[in-house]
Amino acid sequence: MTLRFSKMHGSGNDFAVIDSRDRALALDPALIRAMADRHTGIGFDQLLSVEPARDGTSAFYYGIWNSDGSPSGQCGNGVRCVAAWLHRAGELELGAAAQVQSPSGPVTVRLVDAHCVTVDMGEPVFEPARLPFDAPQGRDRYMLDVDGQPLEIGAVSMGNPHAVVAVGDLQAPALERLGPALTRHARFAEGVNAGFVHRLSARHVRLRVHERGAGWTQACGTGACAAMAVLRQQGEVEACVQVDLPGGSLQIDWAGPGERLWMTGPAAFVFEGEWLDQSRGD
Ligand SMILES: N[C@H](CCC[C@H](N)C(=O)O)C(=O)O
Repeated sequence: MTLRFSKMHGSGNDFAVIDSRDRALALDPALIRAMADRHTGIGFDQLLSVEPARDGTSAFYYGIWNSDGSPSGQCGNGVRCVAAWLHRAGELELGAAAQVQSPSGPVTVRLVDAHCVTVDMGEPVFEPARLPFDAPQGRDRYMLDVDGQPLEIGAVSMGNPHAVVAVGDLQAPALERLGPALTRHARFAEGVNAGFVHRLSARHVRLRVHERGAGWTQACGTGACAAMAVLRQQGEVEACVQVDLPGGSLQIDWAGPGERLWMTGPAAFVFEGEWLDQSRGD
């Protein structure tokens, strides 16, 4: 089977984008894992497919799979790359806005220029049951035992689940253990993306994310949104925050509960390729 793809990244979080506008693809988890392998495959954090819209109002639908083959409901860096991909495919003009349907619902993208995209990510959802997270309602922080260590977390969905931990040192060796342990914590029935955030000021934070289904990544767009939303709900940051991740910076704007959250950041093409996995036949 041969598959053409665009290799892209958003702040170092990398993707293979597949054009499924004209034909449905049979993407089983084993094939996705093989394609994601950084030695014998293409290598990526997530696979994204661009498909016809399913909701009757969006311009397109886009599918999201992590490198371990698991699906996700949203991908912040990925939807910016899909917007840039649509522009390059002649489907979206510079400066224009378009509604793109994700597995967790529609988001609206706007091309600031060919390599910078603003996304209306919708409203952060703090209700634990909607993550899902086994926890009581109406709190803005929770105590969790993570690998024998008590951790205070915030929890929010951006269409995918996030746990956010405030730390003073993003290089602390313990994070290498706590990231994976939090991601698979039993109180998150579908797993969780584990963000560790260092607040530098009310308008500037640093973040590392151990992603569900992909591990530590250079950047996590929904993770940046989640970290800002949790800190804003806790009264720790203002409405406009710069989030520095290992692979680059994102601008997150959220006025507060009842308002929509906006993310602005880069989208880059790296190369075009063709997957030639002969073991799967043509
Ligand atoms: N690992 C995430 C999906 C990718 C999110 C991330 N790459 C982003 O940019 O938001 C999950 O399983 O929910």
